[in-house]
Amino acid sequence: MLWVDKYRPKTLDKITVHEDVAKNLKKLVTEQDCPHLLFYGPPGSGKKTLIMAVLRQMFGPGAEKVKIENKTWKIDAGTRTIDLELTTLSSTHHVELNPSDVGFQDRYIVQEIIKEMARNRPIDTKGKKGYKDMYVMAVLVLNEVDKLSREAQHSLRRTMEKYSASCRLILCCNSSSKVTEAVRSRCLNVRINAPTEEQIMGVLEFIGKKEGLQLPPGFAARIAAQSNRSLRRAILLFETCRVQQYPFINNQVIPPMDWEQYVSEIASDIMKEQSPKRLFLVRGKLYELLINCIPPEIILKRLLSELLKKLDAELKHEVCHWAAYYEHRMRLGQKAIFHIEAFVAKFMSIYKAFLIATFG
Ligand SMILES: Nc1ncnc2c1ncn2[C@@H]1O[C@H](COP(=O)(O)OP(=O)(O)OP(=O)(O)O)[C@@H](O)[C@H]1O
Repeated sequence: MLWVDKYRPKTLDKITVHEDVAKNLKKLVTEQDCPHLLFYGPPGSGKKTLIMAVLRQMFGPGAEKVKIENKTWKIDAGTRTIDLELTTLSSTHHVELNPSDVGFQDRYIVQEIIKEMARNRPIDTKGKKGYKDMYVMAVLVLNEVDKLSREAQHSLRRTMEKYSASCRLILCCNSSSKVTEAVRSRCLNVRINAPTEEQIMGVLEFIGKKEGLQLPPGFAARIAAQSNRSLRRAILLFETCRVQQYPFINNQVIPPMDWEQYVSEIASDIMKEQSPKRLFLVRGKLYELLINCIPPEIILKRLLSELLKKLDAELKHEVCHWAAYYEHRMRLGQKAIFHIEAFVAKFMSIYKAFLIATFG
């Protein structure tokens, strides 16, 4: 098992990094009617860990016994029937899914699954259906709600209201600004900040101790500094270093992630030559990244930051503008590759025009 999974704290009591949030959540779940929750914060900050701990607090260890299912739904959309397929992760008490995976048909999934859960909601022995008894309540965890289409978010709001007596929603996303105000205002918003480098160092030292490793002075600090304040990234880097060389040495190189190196290469390719031939080569490399499940918006963001490092100050503003433009289009469209490639083509044209104007 990877360390990121092995050392994920399982209960709210064991959570150290977002201790105060965990404490408040525990109070909320045990003492009061838990509202719908919206967790938001940067990648690798610990949202999922907290959500899993909340579920465990609600339902006990049973919440961890999950099965993965590939479910299909037949949805009656007026004049036609739509077949939708999605992978869900479920225990007897909760269902977790990523509705944005079905693209623009995401709203049907949101409606259908909540209806289905409300219909099949468990009833306790006394026939109580109220939320007060947490154990008779079904919980639906929706990931990446910031990627849901507007229609899906509207439908989510309606469904949330209609079925709030029978099911609770836990929503998770990176950016709450991409979630409509109507959805946000119906949830308790829980911001999960990126952990500080000191907190990351604490987690790394804890893992090191558990694994019986000797860490050279400053080693955990160097990993934390390179982690971009992502706990997941820090733990993965730590494990990579362990595999590469142990005992650790003082100046051990902390390797960058493979995909990041690859994006950096793509940026160099773009800077060296701006031509249709080079664009074709870059397209192949972008496909390679997408095939390896690197999210397109992360590729675009990383590519932009690599290009900005190499770019003349004069062009930075314009390039950022176009990156934002294509990122927005990517959210509206279906095929991410078109939009990343369009950004590369735009960049090439801006940069080539700049070179010609400057050097003739
Ligand atoms: N409080 C914590 N204490 C120790 N380790 C933690 C804590 N929270 C998270 N981690 C570690 O960090 C890793 C990443 O956390 P998690 O998956 O919860 O992040 P996330 O915010 O959901 O990320 P993403 O948005 O990318 O899915 C976990 O696998 C776990 O090992």
